Amino acid sequence: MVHYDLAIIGSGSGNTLITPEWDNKKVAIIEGGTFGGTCLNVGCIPTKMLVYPAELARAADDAGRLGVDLQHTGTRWADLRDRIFTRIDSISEAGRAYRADELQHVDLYEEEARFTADRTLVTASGAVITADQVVIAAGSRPVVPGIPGLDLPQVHTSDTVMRLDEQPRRMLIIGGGYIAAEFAHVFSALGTDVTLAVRSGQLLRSLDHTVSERFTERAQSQWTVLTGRQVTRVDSNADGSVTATVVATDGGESKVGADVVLVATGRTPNSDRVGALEAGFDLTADGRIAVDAFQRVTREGKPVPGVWALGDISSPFQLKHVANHEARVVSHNLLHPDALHASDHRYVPAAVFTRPQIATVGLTEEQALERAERTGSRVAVAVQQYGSTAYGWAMEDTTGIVKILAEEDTGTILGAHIMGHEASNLIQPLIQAMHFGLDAFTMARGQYWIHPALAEVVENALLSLRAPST
Ligand SMILES: Cc1cc2nc3c(=O)[nH]c(=O)nc-3n(C[C@H](O)[C@H](O)[C@H](O)COP(=O)(O)OP(=O)(O)OC[C@H]3O[C@@H](n4cnc5c(N)ncnc54)[C@H](O)[C@@H]3O)c2cc1C
Ligand SMILES: NC(=O)c1ccc[n+]([C@@H]2O[C@H](COP(=O)([O-])OP(=O)(O)OC[C@H]3O[C@@H](n4cnc5c(N)ncnc54)[C@H](O)[C@@H]3O)[C@@H](O)[C@H]2O)c1
Repeated sequence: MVHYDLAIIGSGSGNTLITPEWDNKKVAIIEGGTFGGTCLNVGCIPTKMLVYPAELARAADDAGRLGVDLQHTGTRWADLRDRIFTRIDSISEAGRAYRADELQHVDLYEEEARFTADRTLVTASGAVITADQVVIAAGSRPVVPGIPGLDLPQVHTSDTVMRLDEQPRRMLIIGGGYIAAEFAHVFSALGTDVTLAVRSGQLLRSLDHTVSERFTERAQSQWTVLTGRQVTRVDSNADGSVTATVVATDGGESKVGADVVLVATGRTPNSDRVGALEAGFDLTADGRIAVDAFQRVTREGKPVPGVWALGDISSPFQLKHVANHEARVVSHNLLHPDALHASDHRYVPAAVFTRPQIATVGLTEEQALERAERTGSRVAVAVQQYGSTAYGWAMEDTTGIVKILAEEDTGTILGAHIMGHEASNLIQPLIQAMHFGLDAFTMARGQYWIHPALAEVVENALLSLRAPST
């Protein structure tokens, strides 16, 4: 048995907890998978390193109507893939080596660990680790539904699809969420024939209805989108391809051929992999480890002394910037038990790097209307087309929108939803306004907006929320 001041399960966001304040203490970091976790190895970073070249390939589609003829003549998949993973794998390996070899006060355990008591862990090989404080940062993993054939080698999740030996000619994607939308864009732009099978009538259903509806239309114009369909089995063919059986809501059955199937049906927290239930920690209805506002793990609603959790294993938001925020909170709280910080989940933004790009923060229109009913207030809604601004004319944009929801009397911004070019950057001033309490009227009129930048579409949306009469 080895005792530590701090033990961390998971080397994704958990790795950032090893700050200089721990230099004279003993720290264990336990990683049962690839060092660096999801975002670095199989998540945000490699996907966005694929999205950027996909955007370049798609530029050929958009340029023609502006009078510039470009052609995407081919994709060198192996070069694309190797550029991304040569870089990522070396970052992961350097991080691993730093923890394993260079830091004298840190021990890296490269195996899984489970709780046997509140601050006691046992690793897969039987090593027993005790610690004054334990942080659970063990993340989440893809869910693969129990559909016959999803264990075939042609079937992938986001964990494996980016490292394919060859770019598939045809890809079937099951699911209509973030991962489906991003990979549909990437593979289609690079030249793969993409089909999505989605159970409901819409893609990205969790987003504001205007964005979800308009995005679904755009998706249908770019990819084959089978809405109201459920994949019921996948069979292997003699030529190495697969055939999926797809059943419509009305019972009609059809077949979809593909070289690769991507399952993008959500991610489940790794609570089971750390033995959270057996340890008696509270779990949420969707299987996350329950934490209080200070990221302390609870048992029957009360904090378990010295046990913390952060990121996908405990957060309702499976987003890296949220995991990073919670890691900063835990980092502070570990060292300042008498002055704890709470996590701030009021205005959590997200972006979907699909085509067109989407960004969102705050309430959807439905949620804002519910809130208005509760509080006796009124909601002002502005929907501004990119095409109504000078930069939108330059781009000849016909689909980009900025939608802003605000309280009618006060201008308090309740939510913002953007679909179009650089949505993830365009939304940042609105996130800032929400966090710092800047109302829509002051935000619109109290500063310069660069002309003729695309940000004018945000300015115009804010202006159309109506100003106070003074
Ligand atoms: C394809 C994809 C794209 C994404 N894109 C974005 C994006 O653009 N923007 C964004 O904000 N978010 C994105 N995300 C989400 C983001 O990657 C996650 O929210 C984030 O990485 C979670 O970090 P974490 O530290 O909680 O967990 P992780 O980074 O997953 O780290 C957990 C680690 O714990 C290890 N582990 C698990 N159980 C054990 C155990 N029992 N013992 C030891 N080790 C264990 C795992 O091997 C893993 O390495 C994406 C996710 C995916 C899958
Ligand atoms: N840009 C980003 O920030 C980004 C990118 C990728 C992933 N992520 C994170 O990772 C999470 C997981 O992504 P995801 O796309 O897998 O999940 P998701 O929750 O966004 O979407 C899951 C989709 O699968 C469908 N589905 C669920 N079960 C199904 C079944 N049995 N059969 C058919 N369809 C089914 C759902 O209806 C939904 O359309 C996201 O929620 C997000 O938090 C973030």
